[in-house]
Amino acid sequence: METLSENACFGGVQGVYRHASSACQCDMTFGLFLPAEAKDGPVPVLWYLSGLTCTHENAMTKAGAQAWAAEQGIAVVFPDTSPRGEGVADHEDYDLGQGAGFYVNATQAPWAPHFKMWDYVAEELPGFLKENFPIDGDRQAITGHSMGGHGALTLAMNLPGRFRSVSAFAPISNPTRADWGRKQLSAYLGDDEAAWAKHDAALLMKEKGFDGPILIDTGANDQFIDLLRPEALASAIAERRQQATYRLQPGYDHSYFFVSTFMEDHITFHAEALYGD
Ligand SMILES: N[C@@H](CCC(=O)N[C@@H](CSC=O)C(=O)NCC(=O)O)C(=O)O
Repeated sequence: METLSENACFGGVQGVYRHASSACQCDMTFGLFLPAEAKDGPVPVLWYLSGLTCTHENAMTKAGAQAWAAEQGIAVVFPDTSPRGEGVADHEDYDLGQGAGFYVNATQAPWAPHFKMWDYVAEELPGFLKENFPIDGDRQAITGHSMGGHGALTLAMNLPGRFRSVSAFAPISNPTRADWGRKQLSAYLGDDEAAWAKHDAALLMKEKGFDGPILIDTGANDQFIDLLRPEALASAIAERRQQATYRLQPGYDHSYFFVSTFMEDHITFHAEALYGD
């Protein structure tokens, strides 16, 4: 592992690290905020999965998570959104290829050799963090924005028992029925839509739900709201009678001004689950 930077931040440390990923077959960079409490032993961790076009850096510098995480004594990890590098496939569109891994394991050419973001976030990075940092693997929660909200919800529902709580900011909610989804799922997973279902939060909600609390915020003025399809997830939540708070925030768009506005609520929400019994 290479330490790219470490900065004092709200009494803790905001670090950026690079390591060789066997899942993605390339070097991967991630951000990790450790609160002051991490000096004394393992702390709970909140995963923050970012959206299209992001690296580990966007949320780390724009979401305002560290102040609230420091208050709660929680670590926050900011993974990258895709494999990267010269030998890694890419596409001219901003929503496919590097910066747009969609948190799936690609099976199709030219993506399959490197685009294994599901394995990276679900398996490899958690193991790597546990080995190298004071992280309590029994107290994990997950959140994310847009494509990252999709990743957070699908990981939480597919890995029962892993996360105590899940939240999302403007998540892509029904990707099998929207252009933010169909394009990427067909490119990465192929045309058999049966393989897409485990990556659709609204379908997963109908099929299995989540054994814990959920908080979702979406801006009512989100410029991408038709691509996000919040109504599909909200109706699946209602149908299932899932424990959840789903808020449409008047006036807010899709930007990090929206994310940072509600970050305190989300971290407080996760802290209750992480410090509960
Ligand atoms: N390039 C497009 C849209 C890019 C965009 O808005 N990306 C969002 C996530 S969208 C869903 O996953 C984002 O987080 N951008 C990074 C940031 O720092 O704001 C366009 O420009 O319209």
